[in-house]
Amino acid sequence: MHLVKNMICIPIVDNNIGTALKNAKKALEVADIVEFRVDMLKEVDESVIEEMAKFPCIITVRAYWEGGFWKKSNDERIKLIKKAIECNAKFVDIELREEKNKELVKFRDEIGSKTKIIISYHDFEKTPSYEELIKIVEDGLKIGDITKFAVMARGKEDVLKVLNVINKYEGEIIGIAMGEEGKLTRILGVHFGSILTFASMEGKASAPGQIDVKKLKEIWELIL
Ligand SMILES: O=C1C[C@@](O)(C(=O)O)C[C@@H](O)[C@@H]1O
Repeated sequence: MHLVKNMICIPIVDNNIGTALKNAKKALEVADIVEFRVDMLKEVDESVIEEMAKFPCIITVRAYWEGGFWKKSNDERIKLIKKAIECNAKFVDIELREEKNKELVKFRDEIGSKTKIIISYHDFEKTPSYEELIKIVEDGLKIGDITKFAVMARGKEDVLKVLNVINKYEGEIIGIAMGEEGKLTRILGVHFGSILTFASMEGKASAPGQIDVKKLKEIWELIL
């Protein structure tokens, strides 16, 4: 997949599929890719996934135990992600902690899907040590194509830690320090090697610290 430089991803957080698809079209007027947060939809089935996969997107069905809203069966969740892979969605996101993540990569390889698999890790309380972050990234890259981590920044040291890790894994990472303290990583992360950054649209964010897409572009105009 051709990745544009400084790619912006807007999460689609609507709970109704019609609105989600409408907002995805709108988001793609100002961003490169959208993330469908399927776990936030009231109802979803494989036909919905098929529609989503037609967009340049990440399909995420975030488990509740990783900060998401999916509380139905995990088998159903894995089935939906497999459908996304069958439909050649540009990316799917699966957690490092999900025991079936390797099964999804094997499935992708067996059917010859073009989907890139993001292995993600979240910590909504703190930023792990530099060494722990390196292990998270290394473990993720042993399984999938891209490692993503989103951890809560509690100060400037956390921002430096995250940017240093991003810089070490340029092109195969999405590194985010969440929260007000972590905003600099959402601005500078792509400069140090993240393949994309998440930005909000019309005040709808999927995580703390996301910057409005229009403001982010203005900042990038000035500094990147
Ligand atoms: O993992 C991530 C990153 C994120 O948590 C963020 O901090 O922007 C937003 C989520 O929607 C996405 O799945």
